[in-house]
Amino acid sequence: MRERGAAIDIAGLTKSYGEFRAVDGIDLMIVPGEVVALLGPNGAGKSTTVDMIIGLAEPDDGEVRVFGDEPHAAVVNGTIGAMLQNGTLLDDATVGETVAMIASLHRKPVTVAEALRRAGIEELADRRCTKLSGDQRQRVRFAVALVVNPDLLVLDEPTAAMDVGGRREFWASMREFTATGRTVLFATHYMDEAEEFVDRVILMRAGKIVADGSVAKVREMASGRSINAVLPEVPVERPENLPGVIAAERRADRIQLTCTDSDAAVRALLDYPAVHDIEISAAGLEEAFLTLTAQEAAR
Ligand SMILES: Nc1ncnc2c1ncn2[C@@H]1O[C@H](COP(=O)(O)OP(=O)(O)OP(=O)(O)O)[C@@H](O)[C@H]1O
Repeated sequence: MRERGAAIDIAGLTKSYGEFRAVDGIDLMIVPGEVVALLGPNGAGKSTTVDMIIGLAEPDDGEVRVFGDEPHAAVVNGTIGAMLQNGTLLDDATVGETVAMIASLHRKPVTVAEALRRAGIEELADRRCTKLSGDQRQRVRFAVALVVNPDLLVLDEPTAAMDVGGRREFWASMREFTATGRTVLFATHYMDEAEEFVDRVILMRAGKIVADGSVAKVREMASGRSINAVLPEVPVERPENLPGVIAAERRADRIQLTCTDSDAAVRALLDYPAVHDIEISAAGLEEAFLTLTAQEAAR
């Protein structure tokens, strides 16, 4: 059943390039007012997911709704403002003309001056797009996304071309936008951006969502261990309530537990005589997190 009033509602979303499944059956609901980071290493499927949310790519399977609409309709009616990593700008136009042109295509835009102010680039209004630095081009893309006055802002690696100062200013502008209760989803490689800014982190790896929650919860899941065991008579009522366990999944006779304290969880499991074939492994998330942390350190 579709959730009424969801800002983004995604069910079974799948997209392959040839044989390669870039997005592999994602379900996701984001409510109005949430600020969410889509985090993951290179190739995790973040951009492909974002492209399907903003109607730039067609899913092979599954559905996306944005405030109840198809993505394309949501873009056309100005519900979505999107900022793409490499969105092209019109080289012959000035920044002001570029933003004005996008505004003219929408029904409820803010003024060009207001969009430039919010993006922190008022002084660039008369500059030709060919004369912009990488950092400035990103901010113009941000102004283009803001001028449509969207309820949902979707950003793919918004700060990729920015230096430290540029990133700080960018997030300050963004805080102003979210303070008005609007919804933001942005893809990033950078843990620290997620940490400072968001209510919720969705961690993707290999086309799947592997963790979803507050930054603290996702960190905890990433550093934990998982337990896989056979429990034929399913005697554990709610395995996620076992000590040291934060999430549980059951498939036929097997249970998979994500743990913050695997020792405590194993001790509790051994109270159940039917349990056998207990395996403990480093949680799969660890690798994804290590990759992200390494990228952070390399910046
Ligand atoms: N047009 C395409 N044709 C073939 N493969 C593609 C195409 N676009 C993306 N892919 C592949 O799909 C996978 C997911 O890519 P995607 O860009 O969605 O990941 P990502 O998480 O955004 O990564 P990045 O952070 O590097 O942008 C990658 O392995 C990528 O090489």
